[in-house]
Amino acid sequence: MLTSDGATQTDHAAAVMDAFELFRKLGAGAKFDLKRFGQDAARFKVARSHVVEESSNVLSAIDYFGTGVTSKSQSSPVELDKDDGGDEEEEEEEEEGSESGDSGAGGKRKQRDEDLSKEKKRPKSDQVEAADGPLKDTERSGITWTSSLDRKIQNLPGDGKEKSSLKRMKQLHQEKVNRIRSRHRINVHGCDVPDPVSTFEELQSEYRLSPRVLQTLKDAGLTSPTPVQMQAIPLMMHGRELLACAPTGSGKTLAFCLPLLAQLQQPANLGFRAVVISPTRELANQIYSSVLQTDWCSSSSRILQPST
Ligand SMILES: Nc1ncnc2c1ncn2[C@@H]1O[C@H](COP(=O)(O)OP(=O)(O)OP(=O)(O)O)[C@@H](O)[C@H]1O
Repeated sequence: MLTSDGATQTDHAAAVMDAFELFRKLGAGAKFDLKRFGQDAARFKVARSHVVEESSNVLSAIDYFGTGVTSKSQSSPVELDKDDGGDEEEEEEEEEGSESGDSGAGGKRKQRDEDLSKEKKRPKSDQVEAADGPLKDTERSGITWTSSLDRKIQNLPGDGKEKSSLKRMKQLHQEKVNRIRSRHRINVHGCDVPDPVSTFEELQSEYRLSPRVLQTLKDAGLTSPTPVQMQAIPLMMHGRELLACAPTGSGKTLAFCLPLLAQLQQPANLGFRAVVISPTRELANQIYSSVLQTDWCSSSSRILQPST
């Protein structure tokens, strides 16, 4: 860097390039009013079309088939404001199998959106499989698609009319779910979060929770789930990973113990089948007494202490 002027200039140019690149990346999620700030967008290369044009120039200069004809002369002009288009435009592009969405920051975002919507669409055929073997689906996509209403819509053989009325139903259902969540101050982050349950009985109808477990809950005086249980239990019944945060005494222990014990079903002489790790002995004791409260498998629960 200090050896010659040429090297210093090169470094300076590289630093300026880096700054431009950094700015472009930082602005990746932002939406610019390209009509109003067109000049600025062009200067900082945030306009996707510019990047697309650049890369397509490079690619189009290649004579892939050795015919002497490059695709440069054939390529159609790139639209400037694709990102500003509405959902319909995006859907159309998806149907056409767009090839232009893979360059530039906006392109990456769009590509991600497309991937996501394709992922969502894929279970249309996988839903039946999901009902038969949810683990296989999880292994493949990392997510088990959970919404039962989605499954109904996707499996429906009927015409577009029926599907659109079901879509409307789904929308109403989502509004209802949102109301429940906001009433109980449940905030969720993540993909395809299953609906919260308002009663323990719903766990029986939706997740085939054993009637014996329900009876045990009733006997223990637990009549309805607490907010953290309303959302955490369905998630865990789907075998999803969960990070829950709720005030002390809000029923977090049962929120993870119930699905865990429900999945174990009944005591079996198979060694350790589930491990709950807690940071303190006191908390381990608290969890243990909660498990004892749900006494359908208390006899097989143990507290293990680390050897020091
Ligand atoms: N659905 C419910 N209805 C009524 N009581 C409940 C319900 N769920 C749990 N409880 C009771 O609430 C009390 C506190 O629950 P719990 O210890 O699970 O809270 P926690 O959120 O885990 O607390 P901490 O943050 O201190 O660990 C327990 O006595 C438990 O039996």
